[in-house]
Amino acid sequence: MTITGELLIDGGARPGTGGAIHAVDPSTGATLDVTFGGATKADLDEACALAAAAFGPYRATSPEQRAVFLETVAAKIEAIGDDLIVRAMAETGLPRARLEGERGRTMGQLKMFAGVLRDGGWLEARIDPAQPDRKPLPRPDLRLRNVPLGPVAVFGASNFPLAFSVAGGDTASALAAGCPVVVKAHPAHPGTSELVGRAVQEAVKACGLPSGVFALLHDAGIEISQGLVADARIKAAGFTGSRRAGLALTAVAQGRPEPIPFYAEMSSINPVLLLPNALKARGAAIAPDFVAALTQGAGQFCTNPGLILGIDGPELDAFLAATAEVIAKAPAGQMLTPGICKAYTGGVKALAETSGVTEVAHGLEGGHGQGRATLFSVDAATFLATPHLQDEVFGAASLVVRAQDLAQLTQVLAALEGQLTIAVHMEEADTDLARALLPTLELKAGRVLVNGFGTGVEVGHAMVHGGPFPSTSDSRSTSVGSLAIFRFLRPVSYQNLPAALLPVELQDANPLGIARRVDGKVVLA
Ligand SMILES: NC(=O)c1ccc[n+]([C@@H]2O[C@H](COP(=O)([O-])OP(=O)(O)OC[C@H]3O[C@@H](n4cnc5c(N)ncnc54)[C@H](O)[C@@H]3O)[C@@H](O)[C@H]2O)c1
Ligand SMILES: O=CCCC(=O)C(=O)O
Repeated sequence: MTITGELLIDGGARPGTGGAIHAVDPSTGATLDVTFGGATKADLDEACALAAAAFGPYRATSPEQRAVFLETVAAKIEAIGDDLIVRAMAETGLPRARLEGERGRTMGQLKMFAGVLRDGGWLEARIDPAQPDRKPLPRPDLRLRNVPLGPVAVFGASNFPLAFSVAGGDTASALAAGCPVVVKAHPAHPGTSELVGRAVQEAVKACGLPSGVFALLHDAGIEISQGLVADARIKAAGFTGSRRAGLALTAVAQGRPEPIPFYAEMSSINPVLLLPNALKARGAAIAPDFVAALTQGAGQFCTNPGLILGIDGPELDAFLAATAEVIAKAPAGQMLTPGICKAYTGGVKALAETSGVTEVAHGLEGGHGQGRATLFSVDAATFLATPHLQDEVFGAASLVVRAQDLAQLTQVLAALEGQLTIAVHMEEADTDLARALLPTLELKAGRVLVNGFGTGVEVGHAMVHGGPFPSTSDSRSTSVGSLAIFRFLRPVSYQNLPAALLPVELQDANPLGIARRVDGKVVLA
């Protein structure tokens, strides 16, 4: 498949004339081939108009038709073959194995949503049959199902160029819900975006869907990005990236005459809590696993363990000494873009220069555009008094907070911002303490895990990849897993509709054979 640098609109491709974008090989700084043209306001307008026109026919497709469409997207992505991996490697500096795994995860997500569509649970069909004789008042016939919100804007993330990008979780869940999608490609991997975008376009065509179901835009600045979220025809958006951009776009979404849901996944430092008995029993043994999680993908994971909490003493010292030894041998990792590398170096410098923060260890010096792992420590009182120590440093940096005692550790937990994950390392003897802390932890994070690290998100039905602010802009949802579909749906009640008007999911005969809640009880098909 050839990369042309064009915008993908209306089932075809056209050059963008709104400024030029070039991909850069982050390992050399060299500009890669193909100039990508940014969209103009006219392109944006057309993509949104087509998405709005496609919404009616697209949402009228059956769940089975959309399931086949998602499976076709997965097959078309696979059919791109090695060109996709090679281009993604060049644009992101990520290694082949990681990208091949991510491609599998992307295809798996699409297929998972196909399964979700066939199962019908996403409709949340409910029927409260009429009770005409109920006293003192008769009950009307009430039936409920979910319907899609409308066209959705998706912003591809730099750090997962496949699984969180053009056909990633946001796009898959929106398309599953019945929403057309307009993607704003991440400028760091425009070629990867185009290849995947063309695969989605081919699937749209192969499945006989309206061309406006999918569009891919590049933006040479931020005007088109902001214009996309501001466009009245866009009814929701998904985003993964920085807190700064996430908040800027959330403000656009909320400042519209018709505000819309804006699902931004932004920043999280994913605290790791080392409980006393775990530290005593195996503090040193935790070190290599921690460093592996810290340095995976040069630390460029939103689930990266950026904060370690423990009670000061010889056990914590032993953990630090073991960790320092492993970190000292850790090779530097390739950062995704020169900008992200610069931001990481700046973040590490800011930590190093913060009064009361000491560097415990750093990894090996790296080459062009690489970041080396760095571990810092600070006492809990300083941490509590220095709010910027909770800022995400995107990369392989982590801060160990030494609490004087359990009371201070609890104080630190209570002061934490919202997180995607909190990991607890514990032994059986820590169970009572862990039980006491759990109510705090579950209010702070979308996922609480034991004896592991948050990196490596499982794509499944019980996954939450979300959490309270600032980890996301809306803690009620997830961007990974089947629950993500609910971000792009809303419930509608149908009261006293004649049978001839009822949506198929709510008809008495249940022709789709789906599970429904009838008079409060789940009735399996
Ligand atoms: N927590 C995470 O998962 C995560 C992931 C990627 C990046 N980041 C953070 O973001 C930093 C920059 O990386 P990035 O380029 O991937 O993210 P970014 O937030 O700068 O960009 C994400 C998307 O938003 C757009 N954008 C940026 N600023 C905008 C604005 N003001 N208005 C409208 N659109 C805007 C960009 O063009 C891009 O498409 C990193 O150094 C890191 O701190 C965090
Ligand atoms: O960077 C954000 C997503 C992290 C993730 O999906 C993972 O850790 O697998």
